[in-house]
Amino acid sequence: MWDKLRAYHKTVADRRFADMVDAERAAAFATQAGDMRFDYAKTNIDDTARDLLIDLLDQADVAGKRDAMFAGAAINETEGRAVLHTALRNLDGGPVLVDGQDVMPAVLETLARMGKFASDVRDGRYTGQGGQITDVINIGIGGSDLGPAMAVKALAPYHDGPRCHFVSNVDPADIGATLRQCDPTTTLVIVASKTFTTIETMTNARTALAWMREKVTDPGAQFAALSTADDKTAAFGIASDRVFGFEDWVGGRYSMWGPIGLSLMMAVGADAFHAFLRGGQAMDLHFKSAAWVENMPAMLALVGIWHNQICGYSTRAVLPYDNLLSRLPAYLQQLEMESNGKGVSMDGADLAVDSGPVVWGEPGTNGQHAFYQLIHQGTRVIPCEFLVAARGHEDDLHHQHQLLVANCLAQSEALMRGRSLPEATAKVADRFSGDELERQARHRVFAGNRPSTTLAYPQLTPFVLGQIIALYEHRVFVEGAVLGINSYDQWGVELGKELATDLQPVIEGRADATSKDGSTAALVSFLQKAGV
Ligand SMILES: O=P(O)(O)OC[C@H]1O[C@H](O)[C@H](O)[C@@H](O)[C@@H]1O
Repeated sequence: MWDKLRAYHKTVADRRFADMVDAERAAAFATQAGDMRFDYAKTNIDDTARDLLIDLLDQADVAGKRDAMFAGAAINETEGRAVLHTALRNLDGGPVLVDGQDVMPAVLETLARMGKFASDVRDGRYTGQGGQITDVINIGIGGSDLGPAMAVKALAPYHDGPRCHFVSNVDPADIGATLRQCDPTTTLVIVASKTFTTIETMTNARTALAWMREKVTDPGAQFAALSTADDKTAAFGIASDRVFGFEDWVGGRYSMWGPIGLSLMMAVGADAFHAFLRGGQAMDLHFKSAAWVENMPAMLALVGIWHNQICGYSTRAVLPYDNLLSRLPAYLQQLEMESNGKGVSMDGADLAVDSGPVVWGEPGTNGQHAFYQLIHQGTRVIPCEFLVAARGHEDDLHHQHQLLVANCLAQSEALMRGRSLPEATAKVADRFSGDELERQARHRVFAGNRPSTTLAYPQLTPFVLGQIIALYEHRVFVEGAVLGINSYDQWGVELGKELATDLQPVIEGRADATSKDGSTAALVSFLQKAGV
């Protein structure tokens, strides 16, 4: 199948797809899920390419794998675990069995406990030593940080709870700056860690505990924990009624739907959090039931596979024309690159095709004034994924929102159309002539024919955010299933952690660097002389 796709791509690689984009194509190369529209008409995918891409889904039995995931099979084979973040948003769905046991009662009970705790904090029934909680600090990293941090920012218009801060980096600059903004007597610290062993999180948690101890007689009472490891949360001194547990079938980067979302719930309240879950659930239902050609996560994944594995474009820009989604690119970097950045397939063989792409991006219009130069005129083609809302939340400034939307659509149009040499020449003909005219015009040529997709939605509500995040999760699943990757482990993060543990005594001067390579030893020596 890959060979067929590559061979077909060769036959169409040089055509100008810009010339194909009429109303009929726009209708046929778009999918609708709820009230969201995903447009991929501005790509070089035609009916034949799409059929061949859909064949990949059948060849990889993506439908069977999808059903196995929702049914609680241990599809994370290297860790022997089910993959059931979908159960966390299965609000009124049926039972979900893991090893013959329905997990839904425990999921719903934890959700209800979270809701009660969040409303107690928000309404002042649970207080700090100094009174009503004014600040919540979520200490976590990776999946225990990026999801809630992204979502709290995204749902800022709905934020009516305590201020929320996110501390992730072991760099003391992160926690230092945060603690200086907070009063320990009215602060709740949430230690978010699936394993409760992550060195950055545990180090920051101890720092926060020491900070609170200076002003608060029972600092443990102003701590909550989100984890799968209740023995470790108890050892840290957090009472079980403020521990919100989840199971190992929730991957870290898929965990914001459950306890890891507690800070989001503190910010926006239980009702808005439930609406977020319902948005995710709506996307699950769509993913499970829509035919492939209408299936938004499947088509998003196939467009990505076309661009990365077939066309060879190795990066993808995510460009939300929605400032509230400014952390979405960072969130997606973990979701996509930690899930599908692997060189070995499920059976342990080398991957036959490239792994998932480099994902990067910034909100528009900011990026336009920074890196879009390269996207438009650089030598590499960078497929762009635009996101845009019909309406923002600043009703009085709707004209500004319209300008934002115009910019978003203008960028995808510009990428596709480009500007030819005659057009560029006409632009500057009044200022230059002869050789200089041609030279000046060439700098103003845009090759065009550069692919992009656009995800459009009415407004970034909690429900829509849930739809968007679940869309991307399922896209990662489909991509992983087609590539033959286990999207749910992350062995690639281990080696660096082990070496950091080895290096710590060297940096502290308790061990020497002689066992290290020359470059590392020289850097240690430089940093030691400079005061580390
Ligand atoms: O939630 P934790 O157990 O503290 O893990 C936090 C993060 O660290 C790990 O290194 C993984 O790469 C991530 O997938 C995970 O989200």
